[in-house]
Parts: sequence; C-alpha cells; structure tokens
Amino acid sequence: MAYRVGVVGAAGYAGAELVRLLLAHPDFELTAITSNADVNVKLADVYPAFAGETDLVFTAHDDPVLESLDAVFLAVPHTAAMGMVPGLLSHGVSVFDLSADYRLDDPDVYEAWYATPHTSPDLLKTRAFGLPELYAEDLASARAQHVAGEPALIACAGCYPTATSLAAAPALRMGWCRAQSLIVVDAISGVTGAGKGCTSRTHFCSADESVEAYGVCKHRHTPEIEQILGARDRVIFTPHLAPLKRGLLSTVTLQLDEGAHALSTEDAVRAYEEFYATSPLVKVLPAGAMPSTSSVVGTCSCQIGLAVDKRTGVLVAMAAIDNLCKGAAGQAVQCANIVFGLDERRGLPLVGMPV
Ligand SMILES: NC(=O)C1=CN([C@@H]2O[C@H](COP(=O)(O)OP(=O)(O)OC[C@H]3O[C@@H](n4cnc5c(N)ncnc54)[C@H](OP(=O)(O)O)[C@@H]3O)[C@@H](O)[C@H]2O)C=CC1
Ligand SMILES: CC(=O)N[C@@H](CCC(=O)OP(=O)(O)O)C(=O)O
Repeated sequence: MAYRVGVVGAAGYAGAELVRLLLAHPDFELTAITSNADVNVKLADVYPAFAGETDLVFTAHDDPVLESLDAVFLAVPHTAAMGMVPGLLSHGVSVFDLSADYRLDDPDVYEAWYATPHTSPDLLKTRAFGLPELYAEDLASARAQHVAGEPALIACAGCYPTATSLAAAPALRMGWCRAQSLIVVDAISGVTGAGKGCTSRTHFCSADESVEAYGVCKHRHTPEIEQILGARDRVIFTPHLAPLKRGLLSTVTLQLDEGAHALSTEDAVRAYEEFYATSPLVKVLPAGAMPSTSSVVGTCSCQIGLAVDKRTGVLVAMAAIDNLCKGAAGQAVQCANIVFGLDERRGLPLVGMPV
C-alpha cells in the first residue's frame, strides 16, 4: 500500500527536489503539490526536467486535500511553516517540516534568532529532530506515534547543521575534545541553498566567479549547531557562498583533549566508521581522502573526511552533502521512511555522478 503524501512549497528549490524523490519512491504516492504563485500550472511547465514524467498540477497552499493525506512535507520559509503545522496535525497528518520553525528546543532562543515569537511552543516538546544518524531515538518515538495511529511532527535539520554535526558529533560524543574549547566551522554552500528568489547576493553577477563569507558571527544556524553538538556559545560558524548550484562542504576544527593527543588520523577514521556503522547514508573516507561536493551532488549521501594534526592537537573533520538532498528534501524522505517503517534508504539516490 502506498502512503499518500503532499508537498507544500513544491515550486521552490527544496520542494522541487522533494517532488523528484517522491515521484521515484516506490511506497509514496505524490498526491498534491502546492504553489500560490503557480496555481493551476503544470509542474513540467515550471521545471521542464519533469516533462513526460507526471501530469501533476500545482494547487494552492491551503488545498483541503492536504488534510486527508498520510503525510505532508513543508518546504516553505520559516514562520510560514508554523502557521500550517498545528492544523495538519489536528487532521491526523504527519508533517515533515524542512523549515527551521521546530528545530530549536527553546522558544526564546527561536525568538532571539528568528525575530518572531513562536506560535506553537508546546509542539517543540514532542517533535522529533530530523537528523536520523544522531537522533535515532527521536525518530523511533515518531515511528511509535505513527504505529499508535497518531500523527508525528519531524523538524528536519538545516543544511549547514546537518553537514557540520555529522562531521563533529562523533568526536564530541566520544569525548575527544577539550572541555569548553571553541569549535570552528567554515562552510561553503551552493546558491540553491538560498532558495529560488534572487537577491543582490545570489544574482549570477554577484555569485559567479566569487566566493564570499556572509552572516559572519550572526548566522541563524549557529544555535542549531550548538544545540545538536551540546556546545552552547562555543561554535564560531562562518558560511560562504560559492559559485555552485548544489553542494555544501563543512570543515570543522576541533581542539583535542590531552588524552586524545595520541590519536592518529587512521584511529579517527576507524572510530568514525564504527560510530556510523549502522548509518548507511554516511560514508567515512579513508585517511588522506577528501570529501567533495561533486561526489555527493544529486544524492542523499554524506561523505566525511578526517585529519589529525599532531602539531597543534586538532582534529579537522569535513563533511560534504548536497544541500537540497541530504541537507533538505532527501533527509526529509529518509525521516519519512523511518516513520513509515521502511528501510531508511528507500527511494533515495546514494551514488553520485563519478565525473
Ligand atoms: N534550499 C536549501 O538548500 C534548503 C532549504 N531548506 C528550507 O526549506 C524551505 C524551502 O526552501 P527553498 O526551497 O530553498 O525556498 P524557495 O524560496 O525556493 O521556495 C519557497 C517556497 O515556499 C513558498 N512560500 C513562500 N512564502 C510562503 C508563505 N508565506 N506561505 C506559504 N508558502 C510560502 C513558495 O511558494 P510559491 O510557489 O507560492 O511562491 C515556494 O514554493 C525553507 O524553510 C528553507 O529554509 C532547508 C534546508 C536546505
Ligand atoms: C546559501 C544560503 O543562503 N543558504 C541559506 C541556508 C539554507 C537554508 O535553507 O536554511 P535552513 O536549512 O535553515 O532551512 C542561508 O544561509 O540562510
């Protein structure tokens, strides 16, 4: 039996990626796609990549059919999502929210970073955090809710927090890092990370042939990364925009504790391989190999590379993902697979284009 699902915000970049994945998924029947800007327009007229594959037509974001579905994926901006989630849940629809609205545990932290009061803070206590490799228990609870006939709310992790945390969390959880030390994150994203709308920063003439830092010391993903890593006020996060369509590389520098100074790169690789032994979407590369965005673009895989610098006593942990896939749509489908009792890889592309 196929589960009936919908995508709200399907004309946006993350929404269109959801459509790509869901149309190819054997267990989900994509029943509704919404866009207010393109209502009554055929999907293939907006994204010619879908020509000949589907006759789906956009309906409005408040299409009542959404309330009858098994699950809805929300690919709308933060603040818009929290206007929709309580209503969908009240109709028994599970929600996979790609926005930041339900990611932060503390509504005051949300208000401080998003300049908007949270309108359904109670849901923050029961939502699952959608980063399966690091929040298996949350996803198991969401699965149990589904089995019990209750709708689940999954707050899918952000793109930068996903790559950064997959790179850094094992070292922190295994106790390798010096207590209270700073965690330095330099990350690079392709321009689709900024969504479909064009700004002076993302305009071709600004973004092409240039790499620039932005949001320095004030990016809204900082508290999300700190929450996942359990490192409040210790993350220095510097995102950069690069002239790529898709792809995100996060390079994290972690100060090793004296007890971990004997660690070699090979030891670190072995320990990370063990940490991710039951996480099929994460590929830990051998010592000396470097993750690259080109290897993961179009896939839901995350490649991790590691290097220990004995001279300075740091671990450099790097993770490459496709911001639209493992960083957004693919991770949402991975979470849905788990909630609906399917193999977490079901329907997800895992091997990129070799060249
Ligand atoms: N792009 C990325 O790499 C990632 C994105 N995300 C998150 O996914 C969500 C979508 O991002 P992205 O696809 O990049 O954004 P886009 O700007 O490309 O698309 C946004 C979509 O949201 C809809 N929308 C805009 N405003 C509203 C509103 N007020 N109420 C309801 N719907 C609205 C638009 O609908 P319409 O068609 O009517 O204009 C559009 O379809 C965001 O929350 C983003 O933070 C998460 C991780 C990575
Ligand atoms: C390149 C670029 O501009 N990226 C976006 C982040 C991507 C995103 O969609 O944010 P969420 O993961 O929180 O949804 C930014 O820096 O705001």
